[in-house]
Amino acid sequence: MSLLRPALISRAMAVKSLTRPTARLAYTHVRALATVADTVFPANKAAPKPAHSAPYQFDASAPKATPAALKLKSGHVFTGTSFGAQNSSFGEAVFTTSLVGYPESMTDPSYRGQILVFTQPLIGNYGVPSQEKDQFGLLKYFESNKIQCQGIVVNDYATKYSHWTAVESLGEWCAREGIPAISGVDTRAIVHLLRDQGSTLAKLEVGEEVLENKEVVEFPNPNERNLVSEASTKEIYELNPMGDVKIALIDCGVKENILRCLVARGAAVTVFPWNHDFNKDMDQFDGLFISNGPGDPRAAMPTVNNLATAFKNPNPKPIFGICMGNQLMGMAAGLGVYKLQFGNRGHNQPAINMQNGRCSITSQNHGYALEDSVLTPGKGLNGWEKYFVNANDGSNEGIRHLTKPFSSVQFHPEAKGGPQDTEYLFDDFLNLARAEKVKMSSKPFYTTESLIKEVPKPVEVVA
Ligand SMILES: NC(=O)CC[C@H](N)C(=O)O
Repeated sequence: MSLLRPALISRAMAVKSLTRPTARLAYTHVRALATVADTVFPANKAAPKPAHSAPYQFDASAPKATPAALKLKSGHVFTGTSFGAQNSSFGEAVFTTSLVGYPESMTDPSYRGQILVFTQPLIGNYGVPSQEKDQFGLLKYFESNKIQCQGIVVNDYATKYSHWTAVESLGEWCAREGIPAISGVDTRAIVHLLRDQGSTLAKLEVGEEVLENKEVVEFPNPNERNLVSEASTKEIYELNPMGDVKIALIDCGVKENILRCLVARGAAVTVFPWNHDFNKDMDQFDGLFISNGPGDPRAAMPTVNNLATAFKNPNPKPIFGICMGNQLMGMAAGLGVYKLQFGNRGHNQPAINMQNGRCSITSQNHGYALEDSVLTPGKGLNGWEKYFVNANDGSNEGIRHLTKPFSSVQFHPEAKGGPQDTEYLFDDFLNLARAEKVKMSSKPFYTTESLIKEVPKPVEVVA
């Protein structure tokens, strides 16, 4: 249902936006290019006809924009105009059905290595906000301090923008950060291709020569790099140190709003690099959090091994994971992981809680999923059971342990911008961590010696 609905909305909006005068102007040049080029790309079947052919007239007075082309490894070429950086880039072409939140999506480290195709046809209309920070020192409007995706593909770039937080246009931001952007392409046709053949390697080319330059010999695969290591912090740092409950967070490419969801609820958060062995530090913390992150989870085996050790701890601390965190926890629990045909990316993915049958609409951004078929009801694996399941495709949306305080979800409860329906999971996790703290402080585990060490030294008074 949720896949269908945005498709219908998008189509209606596309028709609307195409009839606007600004859209017509933006398209004139594009359509002229498209006649030359909806084209041949070698080693290739013929490119598909666009799903629609709009009646655009070539307007010789239209301003001439730099041509751009999205070239898929399968051989399909989509031509349009550039509105970002004047350089080309490579990545895995993926699509998102989110209607809003392009600044957040583009700065989400989980999109690292990917060329992002928006199904929402009109993009850029509210510009790009500032790097303003909140009271915790976290970016208010972005999920990290730079654009993380390799490029963006939109149907209709809004050349005029308006919003009270906007400081620049989407095109200016992309140009400043060296990220190519293409508009005027039939994103519905691209999405059809990506759904049929799966997320595909691609090149986003910019420049006058893109139409002659038909051959792309190499398509580097970002998933062959260790994207988690690229996105993770190199230094350990602390947020809200006076918080009442201490959380160790393993940063696989953490989003600002995950950190905010923890510290705003009173947690003191220490952020560690992805491969840090937290097992040796866990007596200083009340809970462990495993973040989201880009690329193939199999690149983060050190984290999986550290988690497998943590699961064996006879006095386990609460552990919660999001997205990449879910995949890594599942792998540590003994589950397999596989690449989805085209992934789930958008703000409208239905996830069913297997405990109470309730369905929440969630934000998602992943290309991999846990293979959870062994987690049949009443017969889990090593005490693990399914927590959430995707109502569209049945893929795994989370796991939880039956007796230990471990759980994780594939969707994003911290979603920005929304929906916020599952943010309560942060409360659940921190409640467990607080309960753990109370339990530990009432446990007579210390020796007299350790008590003595804790007595502060008398202050020397200098006469
Ligand atoms: N948002 C995430 O953490 C994404 C996880 C992983 N990179 C995937 O694509 O499946």
